[in-house]
Amino acid sequence: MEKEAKIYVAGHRGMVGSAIYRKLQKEGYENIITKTSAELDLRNQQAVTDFFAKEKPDYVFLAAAKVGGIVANNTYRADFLYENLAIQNNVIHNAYANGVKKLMFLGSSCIYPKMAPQPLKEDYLLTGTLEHTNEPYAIAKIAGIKMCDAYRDQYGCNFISVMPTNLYGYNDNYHPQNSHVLPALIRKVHEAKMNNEKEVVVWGSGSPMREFLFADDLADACYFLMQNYNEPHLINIGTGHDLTIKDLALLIKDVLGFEGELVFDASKPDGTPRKLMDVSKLHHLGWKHKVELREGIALAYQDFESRY
Ligand SMILES: NC(=O)C1=CN([C@@H]2O[C@H](COP(=O)(O)OP(=O)(O)OC[C@H]3O[C@@H](n4cnc5c(N)ncnc54)[C@H](OP(=O)(O)O)[C@@H]3O)[C@@H](O)[C@H]2O)C=CC1
Ligand SMILES: C[C@H]1O[C@H](OP(=O)(O)OP(=O)(O)OC[C@H]2O[C@@H](n3cnc4c(=O)[nH]c(N)nc43)[C@H](O)[C@@H]2O)[C@@H](O)[C@@H](O)C1=O
Repeated sequence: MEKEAKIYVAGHRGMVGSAIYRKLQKEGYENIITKTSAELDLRNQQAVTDFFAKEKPDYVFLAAAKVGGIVANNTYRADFLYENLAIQNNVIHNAYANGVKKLMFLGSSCIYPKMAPQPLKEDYLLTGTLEHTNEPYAIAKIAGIKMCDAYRDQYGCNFISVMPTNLYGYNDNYHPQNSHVLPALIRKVHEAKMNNEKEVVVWGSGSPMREFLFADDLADACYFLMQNYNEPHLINIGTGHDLTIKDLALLIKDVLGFEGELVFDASKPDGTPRKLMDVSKLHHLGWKHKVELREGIALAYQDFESRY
């Protein structure tokens, strides 16, 4: 990407979009276009068509989406399918129609088959049944990946798809029901500590395994791939390490200094048992994460404390 290029970061107020925005600023890009969802609702086809025709961006990072944790995905099933399909249809098609040089679309590790072999290789996509709780989100994301591939095949567009693992970091969502596990546990442990409570409730059995990547590392990888990766095949972004939800909760307790007990709520879903990324393709290209989990949790907690 040339330093004077016009770059549209869709979803710049979100956790990922804001990290990409910071990374681009740090690299010296000054012509970055942003719009909040109130200014430009990406579900609105005409509005997106008008926006692209007027702004004519050179590059697009598509980090706008309807996003949430396991319960949000399972509760708002229609919204996750409809909104994500609409956003990505409008942005990807208009990127093609207005000659965007390169676009990055974000998938997610949760769209691989539920019982795929571990670690997850890129070519396991569409080889088995999806996890029920996030099937609508996964179907939308798979459509987005296939749309990038189809526009490359038919029209020669350089649209790439990346597959991030579970993320956390600055500007994360700390909603008690709709957030992902890591921010949810930071909030619960913080509140239990402040209120001198004796226990914290962890959803599910605690046995599922998850891999976590700090969002600023993800942004660094996205920038690296935008510069160096021009293939139709998707590429995983992660650390290559995972842990059980129970061990994650113990680590968060330790970082935040809470000495109470963990209680497991079996009425809540476990979801996919494991989704560890095979990151060998990314490592061979020369990129590796920098922020380890303990350090990242401490940074996210500082951000949480400054905002709540
Ligand atoms: N969080 C995670 O663990 C993971 C995330 N991803 C992917 O990363 C991307 C970003 O996720 P994340 O940053 O966590 O999500 P956030 O919820 O933090 O941010 C989403 C952003 O999307 C924007 N947005 C949502 N709906 C619309 C709309 N209708 N019109 C315009 N903008 C809209 C919001 O804009 P506004 O603030 O202006 O309302 C918001 O800034 C998504 O594609 C997600 O699937 C992939 C793997 C894991
Ligand atoms: C990134 C990915 O995120 C989603 O998948 P997920 O990894 O299953 O999501 P999660 O972070 O919400 O939960 C991970 C695990 O943790 C357990 N868990 C314990 N206690 C809490 C808790 O308090 N909150 C939450 N949310 N989960 C908890 C929870 O029961 C589950 O076993 C996809 O829907 C999809 O949207 C997607 O892209």
